[in-house]
Amino acid sequence: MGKLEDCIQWAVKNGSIVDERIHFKQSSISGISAVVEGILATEEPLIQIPSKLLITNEKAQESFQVDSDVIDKNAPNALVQLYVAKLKFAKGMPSIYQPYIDLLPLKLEQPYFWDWKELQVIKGTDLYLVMKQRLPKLLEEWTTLLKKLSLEPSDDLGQLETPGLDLVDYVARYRETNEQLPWNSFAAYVWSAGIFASRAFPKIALNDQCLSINEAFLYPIVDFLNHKNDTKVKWCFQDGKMCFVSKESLKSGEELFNNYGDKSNEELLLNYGFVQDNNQYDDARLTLRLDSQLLDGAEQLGIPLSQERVTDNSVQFKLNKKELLPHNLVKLFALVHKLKSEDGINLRNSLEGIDSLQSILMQKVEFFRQKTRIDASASRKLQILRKYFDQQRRLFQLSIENGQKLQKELIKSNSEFLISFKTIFKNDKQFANSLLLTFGVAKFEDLITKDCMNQILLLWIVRVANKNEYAKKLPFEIPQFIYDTFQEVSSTIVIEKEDVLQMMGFYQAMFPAMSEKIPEIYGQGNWRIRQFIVADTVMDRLVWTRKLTQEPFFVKKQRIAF
Ligand SMILES: C[S@@+](CC[C@H](N)C(=O)[O-])C[C@H]1O[C@@H](n2cnc3c(N)ncnc32)[C@H](O)[C@@H]1O
Repeated sequence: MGKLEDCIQWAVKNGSIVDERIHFKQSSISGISAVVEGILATEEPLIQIPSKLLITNEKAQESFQVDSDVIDKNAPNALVQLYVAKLKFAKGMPSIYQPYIDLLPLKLEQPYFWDWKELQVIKGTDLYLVMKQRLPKLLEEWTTLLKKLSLEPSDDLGQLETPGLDLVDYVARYRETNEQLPWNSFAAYVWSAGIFASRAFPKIALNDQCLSINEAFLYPIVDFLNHKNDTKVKWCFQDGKMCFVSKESLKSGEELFNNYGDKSNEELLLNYGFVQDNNQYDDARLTLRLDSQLLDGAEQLGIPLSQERVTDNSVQFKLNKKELLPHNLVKLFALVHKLKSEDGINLRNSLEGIDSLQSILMQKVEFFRQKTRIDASASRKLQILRKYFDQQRRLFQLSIENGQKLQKELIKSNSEFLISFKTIFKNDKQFANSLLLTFGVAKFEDLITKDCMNQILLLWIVRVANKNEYAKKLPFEIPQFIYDTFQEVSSTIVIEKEDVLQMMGFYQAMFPAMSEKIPEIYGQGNWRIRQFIVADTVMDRLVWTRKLTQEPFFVKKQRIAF
């Protein structure tokens, strides 16, 4: 008889009830799973396990002969994890749980248990960073607990606590060099923590006298069930037994699943070592390092960041299918692009912010695209990892598409506050024709390909400033805000020598030649260099160039609400 059958028999002999229609099987590739003979959705428990077979803190306390004071509320599973490490690795430690403990896999699927070589693939990713951040916490809770229990670790603590030591590497190498892990080694504790991460149940399902919401226990047999998103299940304690109820209707031969919760692929990968295709609970993290003063000031401008702030100068946003582009993220990017002359988040800086956010998201897409190019043919773990990277790429791609949609909507719903230079170019035929001679520009697209957009915008802004000077009224409506902004800048600007020097090259290339060649435009009104320096500032304040099309828009200073 195999170990799996042994274990089921052990459970039944000890008072468990396992519905006869459930069959457990084991394969070397996918581990243990359960299939059914056909079950209709029911409130009747399919599996019932008596208290005595559950591995809890109380059992650990009994074994170590300590009371609950030894358990730190911030590490509520440390004692029971140490106990499970002892059950698995200590020599001569037979226990009632033996058939179950024997079945707990030594080699877990989570990246913490990958070979040192496999780990190299995730170095440099957020995933590795999270792993690296978690291990010191495990080390701390383990060493504290050993001290409280007056137990000696088998590791050299001096080495383990070396500042800067990469604990992920340390544990991987320790496992590779010690075939039999001592139960009091850090690697054994990390294994046990991995067991808890991938198969423990919340203690609150058993009783409400929990030390913390995170306290957990091992629930033999039910923990042989794999996970599927949205499976309807119930865990409850009745008549001295922990009961598993599935509310799914299953056909013969179908797998009986449990539900580990609505988890992102990163959580699934780090805690369980697999990912779900098209996981609707997936998310992607975007960590941004920004000026701390800007972050401090964000709140006053209606961007509360208490959830997202991770350090003084960095924030972290989660993008998921429900919220592909959090409003606060969009607003924060608007703030990054707010000019001194602007007093808050408005249409222009929002549009520009979305553009720069898109650039960052595109880098993310490219990063994950590169990552999916790993050769995963030889390794199941790498295939899972590639799937994870691909789903990350997709989420960022969806975010980009969402940003484009948002930008389009903003342009459409605020059409009265902005005007595209393409429209201006079409309307102001006299001006457009004048460019042929000097710039060789015949159509709007040439402005982009010939890289002369800025110079032409400057000319047009000065034309607007001169609109009342032309003998003939211009035959199209010029948005008043462009003219008004010019007047405002002109009356307040302080012109430095550098500004003149900077503008000189362009100005001398154009004037006085243009005034002579095309006097009907450039020979009326004021075309002196000062006008162009003012126009340059007007351009900074009003013009937003849409990244996707390189098309400039004049945007009125307009507050917007998302
Ligand atoms: C609670 S155990 C389930 C029983 C497990 N198959 C075993 O062999 O013991 C959790 C582990 O099962 C595997 N698992 C669970 N659900 C899975 C799924 N949907 N796809 C792939 N692996 C899964 C993962 O290795 C995970 O760490």
